[in-house]
Amino acid sequence: MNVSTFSKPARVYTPLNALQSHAEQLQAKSLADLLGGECQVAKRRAEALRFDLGSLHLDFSKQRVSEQTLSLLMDWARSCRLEERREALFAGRHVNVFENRPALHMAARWPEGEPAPQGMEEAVAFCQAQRQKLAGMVERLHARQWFGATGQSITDVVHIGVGGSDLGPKLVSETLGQCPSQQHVGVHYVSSMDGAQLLPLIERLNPETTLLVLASKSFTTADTQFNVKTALTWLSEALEIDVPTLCGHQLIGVSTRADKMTEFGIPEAHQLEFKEWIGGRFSIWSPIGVSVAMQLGMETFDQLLEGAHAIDQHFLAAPLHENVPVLMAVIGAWNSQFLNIATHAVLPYDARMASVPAYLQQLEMESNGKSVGLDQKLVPHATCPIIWGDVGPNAQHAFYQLLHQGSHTVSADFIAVASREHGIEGPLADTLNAQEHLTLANCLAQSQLFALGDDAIPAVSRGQMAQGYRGNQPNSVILMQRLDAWNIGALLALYEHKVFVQSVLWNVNPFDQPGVELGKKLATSLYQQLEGEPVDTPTVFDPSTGALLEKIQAWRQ
Ligand SMILES: O=P(O)(O)OC[C@H]1O[C@H](O)[C@H](O)[C@@H](O)[C@@H]1O
Repeated sequence: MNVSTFSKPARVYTPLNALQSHAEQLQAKSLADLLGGECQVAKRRAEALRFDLGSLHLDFSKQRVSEQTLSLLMDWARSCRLEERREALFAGRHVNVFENRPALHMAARWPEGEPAPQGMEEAVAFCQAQRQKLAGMVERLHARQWFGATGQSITDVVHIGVGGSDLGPKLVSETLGQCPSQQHVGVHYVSSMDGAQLLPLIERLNPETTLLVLASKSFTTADTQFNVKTALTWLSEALEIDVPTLCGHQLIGVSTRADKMTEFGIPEAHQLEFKEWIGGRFSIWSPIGVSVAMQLGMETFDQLLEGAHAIDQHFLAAPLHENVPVLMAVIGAWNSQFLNIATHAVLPYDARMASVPAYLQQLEMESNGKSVGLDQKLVPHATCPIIWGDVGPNAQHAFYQLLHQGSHTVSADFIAVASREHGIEGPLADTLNAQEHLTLANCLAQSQLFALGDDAIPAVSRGQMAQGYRGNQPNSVILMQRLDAWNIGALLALYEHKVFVQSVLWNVNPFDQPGVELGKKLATSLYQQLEGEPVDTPTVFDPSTGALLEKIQAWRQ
């Protein structure tokens, strides 16, 4: 009898143990092995990993997953009671446990006339009433019936907000902004607390015809309050009109705090409200999207919501193994937790989507950048990876070298647009078409090279390479038929639900951001020192910060 058979404790089966052992086995296989050229098994695997959702196509076949991986990942998701937790989310249960409230951003995009899940009805009714109010404001602006304090009709909207109150609307404005619904309305975004984005606008815009939007869920964020104060000071000085009068004509407020908007002097008719159960980074669907609606029209804004709602329905109804946000989530968690890939690049192959990486940075990292679980215990493994990225074709000339031949393993999402409608004909259309083909070809080539490395290079050319391509960088390709409001709404909602599913797998709360708060408190004390004010809470001394403060004070004399 072999004694060691008895002395070695058998490993208990849990989905996590199984995934761990499976990851160890799979490390021996490269992506080239999995993709496997033209053999039937490889073809079937690739086919099983491709999905169509409306006019979005998602290809996960260049991820380091086999059929067995996916089946184990689904076991894991089920063992975390994913379906039950998804139901709780849509039923308005207090899934944001640390802040003791629901997370009902889906209510803001629920269509009129469609029965909402039990528990979400009241939220839907509230959101629809606000959407109607928003539509009325947009109509008034587009009819040139919104007048500034001097009686001139408004031509420009300056949207002032930061984080979730800026990134979403700015992204949609940039991606779809080439066709504003009204030529006479220009929309501009200001977020940075230093006033640097405001100054060029102050030089360029007409104070008589500029409308400010103060977008802030909490209505307390210093960045936004200071920018609004500067903008109102500009208007007041330029027009020689007092600030309270200007607030009555040239300021819209969007917040959860109607009381604070009123206190600030914003008339009720110019207030748009949303509720605490919509997190900042999930708020593009709420009246935070006001500037998008003002730039692109209510019809386009509604299409954005429709695209997102279609994903809600898919997320609710599709079986887990065909559920695209679930697949995005489990594959992402597999990469981060089991394959130890610490960073994830977002690479849009369309310059109009330049803000997508920044949007997803907030969405994913602020949501799941946590290491304390819902059980208040330390999570013993990696959670959200570092999300970063840039416009793919430009990034090819910057950081792709490291991705191809550096020493880090990185996962990536390539996002490309298959066709564009620019309404141009003749030779200009031909050259633009050629540019689009070039961009798509580059996207496919890079995705293939990331995955296969040297194996992507035809055998005849291989010997000529000075250095090999490492390959084995897992990546997904998300193809949009065209860049329109529906597709953008659907894309963002896919990532939102991906984030939720990952939070379930990692057992963290994706709907709070306690880590952000401390930095703000420390900055307040240092600000008081720079302003020469009495300091409420003295900062802890360290020689670096102390010396930097002195240097700044000396240089600002
Ligand atoms: O909309 P506000 O309340 O002004 O908040 C703006 C941003 O502020 C904070 O830094 C939070 O971390 C973000 O989640 C939020 O989106």
